[in-house]
Amino acid sequence: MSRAKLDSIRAAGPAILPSLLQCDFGDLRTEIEKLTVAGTRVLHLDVMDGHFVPNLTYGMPIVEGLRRHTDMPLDVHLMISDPIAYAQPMVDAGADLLTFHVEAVDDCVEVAGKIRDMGVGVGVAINPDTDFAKLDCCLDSVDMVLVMSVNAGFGGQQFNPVALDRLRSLKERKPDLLLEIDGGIKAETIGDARAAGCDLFVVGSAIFGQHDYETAINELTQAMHGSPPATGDQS
Ligand SMILES: O=C(CO)[C@H](O)[C@H](O)COP(=O)(O)O
Repeated sequence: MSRAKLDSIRAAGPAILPSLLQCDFGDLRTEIEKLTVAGTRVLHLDVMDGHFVPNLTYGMPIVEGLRRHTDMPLDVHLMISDPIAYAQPMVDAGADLLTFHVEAVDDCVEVAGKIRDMGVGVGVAINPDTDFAKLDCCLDSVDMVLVMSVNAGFGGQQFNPVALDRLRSLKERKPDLLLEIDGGIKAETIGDARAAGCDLFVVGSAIFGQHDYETAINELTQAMHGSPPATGDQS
């Protein structure tokens, strides 16, 4: 299942991934239905432990519940201090792609190898203030790099353009690596991220802050391909 889903993500080209951080957790089934109708192909799940980041979200029961309601690939962003402790339970719950933070581990090659051995795709994430060179040793061990354009932890933060230089550098050095960006992605920023080589765009506020998800995703898709936003109000 899971590595095949990774291949399908890669083959389908650039995608907008709604981030399940600011959705209506009281009606998740409806949220997933609305996102599916709006053309979502991959879901991004924000797992936070209240320790690695000062925010607490959800764990395996939500991943497992979502898995029962959708065949979409589940891209799980582990903002947690001990990713290996929860990696296998997340895979068992239905995750297809697991991303850990380079700041959270001592040996990212070892962690990436262990996750890959679980049969899923593996990504490594880096916060804007972290030394970019920290990624160097593990670029051959991962399927994806998640370049954070805000500090992990909360939605609705301002886009940090350091992410664009990082995307360009990664694209040049490792053209086959999947590149994902997360934080402050909206109509005004998504085009630059695409031009910098990004494949996967995690979006929270610019979808869940809007009444109509389909319109929001269509506008983001147009902006990703270089068309100016229709209304200018995506904030
Ligand atoms: O991982 C995250 C924060 O750590 C979220 O995915 C991110 O906040 C998306 O929200 P927004 O688009 O509002 O910035």
